[in-house]
Amino acid sequence: MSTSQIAFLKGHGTENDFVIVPDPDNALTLPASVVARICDRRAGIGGDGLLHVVRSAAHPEARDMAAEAEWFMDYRNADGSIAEMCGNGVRVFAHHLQRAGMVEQGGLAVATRGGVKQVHIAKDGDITVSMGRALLPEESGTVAVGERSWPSRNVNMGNPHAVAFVDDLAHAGDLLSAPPVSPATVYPEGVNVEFVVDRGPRHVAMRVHERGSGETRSCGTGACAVAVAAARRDGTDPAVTGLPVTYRVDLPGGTLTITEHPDGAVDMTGAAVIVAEGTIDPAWLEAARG
Ligand SMILES: N[C@@H](CCC[C@H](N)C(=O)O)C(=O)O
Repeated sequence: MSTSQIAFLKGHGTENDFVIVPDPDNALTLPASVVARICDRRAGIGGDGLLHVVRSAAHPEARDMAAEAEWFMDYRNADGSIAEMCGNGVRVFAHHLQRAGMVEQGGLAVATRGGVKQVHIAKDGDITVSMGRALLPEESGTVAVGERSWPSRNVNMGNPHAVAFVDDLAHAGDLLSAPPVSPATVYPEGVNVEFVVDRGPRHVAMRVHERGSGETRSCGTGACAVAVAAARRDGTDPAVTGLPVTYRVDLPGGTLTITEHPDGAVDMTGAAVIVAEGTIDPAWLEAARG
């Protein structure tokens, strides 16, 4: 495909921001170096990640999901690395498709590397994603920042998370680099790290350092991991009580509502916003390709 007409959009979900690149036929080559350049906040468009919007049938990693979900979210972190899932991204992805008239009103299924996710778009614009079940491997760990360290809970929402309950979110420091999690062998592919404080009954606040992106203002899978960990800590695990439990999770960029059901299914609800649309300058893109 010629690089002369590459459209993009910019959007965010609770201020976790993304460059959206519609490419239905999977005609674009987007190596990690080019994605990192596009996500660069000074030299590029800027974003915590990139949502490559491809028809499932056109992508080798999604072809076997094409019967269930027409569209595949080929998600990339800001450094160009590939991740299995992005909770905020999938809401923005669905909002873009609906806004562009590519899908019916109301709902759709989206293929991701973490499986097919059902998305429901309410009339008020809020979007609920059925995120699937969390996996809670037995291994726990320790998260450290400077002299302080905390026990962490290993929660997998399709992608890996280490959740640490702390007394004060400021103790996470500036989060300019990834906080070490030990033993590192628990997370051979790296990990997203959440720091959590209590705000009230079934109400928490968190900060996150994302694998491949640094500190972000929100993380949807991270908020789900936090709610699941909080439910085990609080004795509200729905598999034990037989009752669904809902946590309000405040993040620097907004609030997400997370409900876990007795069968383990986790629903995430929040907003999605498209901010701008444009075209990538072809000369700039050629230079970025090196
Ligand atoms: N911000 C996302 C998570 C994106 C992927 C993550 N950085 C990883 O590498 O697993 C979300 O909203 O879930």
